Amino acid sequence: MSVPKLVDALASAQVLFDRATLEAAIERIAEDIAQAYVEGEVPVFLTVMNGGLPFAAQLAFALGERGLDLEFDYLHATRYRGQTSGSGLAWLHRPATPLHGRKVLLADDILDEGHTLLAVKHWCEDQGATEVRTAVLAEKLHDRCVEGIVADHVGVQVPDAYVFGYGMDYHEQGRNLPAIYALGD
Ligand SMILES: O=P(O)(O)OC[C@H]1O[C@H](OP(=O)(O)OP(=O)(O)O)[C@H](O)[C@@H]1O
Ligand SMILES: Nc1nc2[nH]cnc2c(=O)[nH]1
Repeated sequence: MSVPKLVDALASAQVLFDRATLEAAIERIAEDIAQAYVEGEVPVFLTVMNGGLPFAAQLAFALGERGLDLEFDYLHATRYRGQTSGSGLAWLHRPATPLHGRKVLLADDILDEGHTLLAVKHWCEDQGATEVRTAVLAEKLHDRCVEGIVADHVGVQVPDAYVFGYGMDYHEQGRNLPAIYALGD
C-alpha cells in the first residue's frame, strides 16, 4: 500500500502553533523545571524517541542556560508505528543508565491518551527512580486519557485532531516541520 503524501496532508492542514510560539512555550517550561531541582542535582533526562527528539533538544538547551545539568539517555516506546491511531505499546529501546535512586525527567512530544507516558513512568519507578517528572510539548484535549497520568509540564494544548510537526509524524514524515499542524479532513 502506498504511503499518504506529506504534501497532500499539508495542503489541507491547519497551523496550530508556529515555531516562535513553541519556542516561547519551551522557555516557559524550562523556567518551571529549573526551579524544581535543588542546586547540584543532575536528573537523568530521558527523551522518548522518536517524536520527543526536537522538543527534548530544545528543552535541554533551555535548562542548560538556566544552570541545570542533565545526564542524557533515551528510550523508544511506540504504539502508533507511523499510523494515525494507536495500539499496544512496543518497547524498541530501554535506557541503559541505572535509574535506581535517581530523579528522572521525561521529555516527550505529546500526551494523547496517555498510555505511553503512563507505562514509561511506571517502568522508571519500577527501576527505582526516586522521582519521575514529565514534560510534554503538547497535550491533547479530550476525555479519553487513561487514569493516573497528568504531565507535570505542558507546552501547548492541542484540539482533538491528529497533529504533526515538531517531532510528531504524519506516516513517519514531517517530524522536522518547525510548527504543529492539525490534519484536515
Ligand atoms: O498518549 P498516547 O496516546 O500513548 O500517545 C503519545 C505517544 O504517541 C507518540 O509516539 P508513537 O507511538 O507515535 O512513536 P514515535 O514517537 O516513534 O512516533 C508520541 O511520541 C507519544 O510518545
Ligand atoms: N503524530 C502524532 N502522534 C501522536 N501520538 C499520539 N497522538 C498523536 C498525534 O496526534 N499525532
